[in-house]
Amino acid sequence: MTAALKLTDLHAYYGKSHILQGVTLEVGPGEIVTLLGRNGAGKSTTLKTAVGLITPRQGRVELAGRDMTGQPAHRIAAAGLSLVPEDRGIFQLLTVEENLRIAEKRGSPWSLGDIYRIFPRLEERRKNGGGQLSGGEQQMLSIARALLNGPKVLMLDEPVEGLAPIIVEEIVAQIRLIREAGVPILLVEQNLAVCSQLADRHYILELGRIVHCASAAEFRSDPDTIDRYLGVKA
Ligand SMILES: Nc1ncnc2c1ncn2[C@@H]1O[C@H](COP(=O)(O)OP(=O)(O)OP(=O)(O)O)[C@@H](O)[C@H]1O
Repeated sequence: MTAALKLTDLHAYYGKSHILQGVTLEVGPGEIVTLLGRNGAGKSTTLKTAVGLITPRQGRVELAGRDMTGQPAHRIAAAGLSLVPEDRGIFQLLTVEENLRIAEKRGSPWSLGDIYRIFPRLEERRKNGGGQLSGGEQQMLSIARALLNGPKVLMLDEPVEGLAPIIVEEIVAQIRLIREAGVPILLVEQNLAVCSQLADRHYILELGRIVHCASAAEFRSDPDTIDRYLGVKA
């Protein structure tokens, strides 16, 4: 079966620093896959390279079988690879609903009604300014904006970082609903409990290379590997 997203032997640099040293991973249709690794391993760089914000020196990016390597970021976004970055990128001075309206796209299977069903808080807050939202609500708004684009694959960079446990639970449930709607997800997240609750498979990145790949069950039953690569007791 054709992967929803396939990265093959990606190499990327910041200046002379060789950050990605051959990243190979794939996300299957309907899957949630995590990309784990210590700080500085290259997780965010992998996501940025996949969406064309960084041009890879070598390797290949395929979206649903279509070669997107070297395409500019706007083309890759239009083809359906959406990144929700760590810094959230919402318009602070627009209301929630305005933020959503400008993200709507003709031909997208996602309507504002679909979004409000997954994120009822956004409907409650629809007349509030983006800048008045809590951190969790901003995160929801930014995921919602990416969905309206009708992504073939959604990439989330640390969606629950710094959020209160009760909001984390809400966002975990929302990510599940998004997957149930058929959107495959590549998740970068430091919160291992969240990763274990959501993911079908896990990749571990170390110094710009994938050093381990495991199914959810293998991962849970192998705390030594988790400790070795991530330095945490699972
Ligand atoms: N704009 C940049 N210019 C130069 N080096 C950078 C830049 N952004 C990141 N780096 C370096 O690239 C490496 C990988 O960074 P990246 O942000 O991809 O790691 P990460 O795994 O996402 O870590 P974190 O969890 O800390 O965000 C790090 O050594 C980082 O210092």
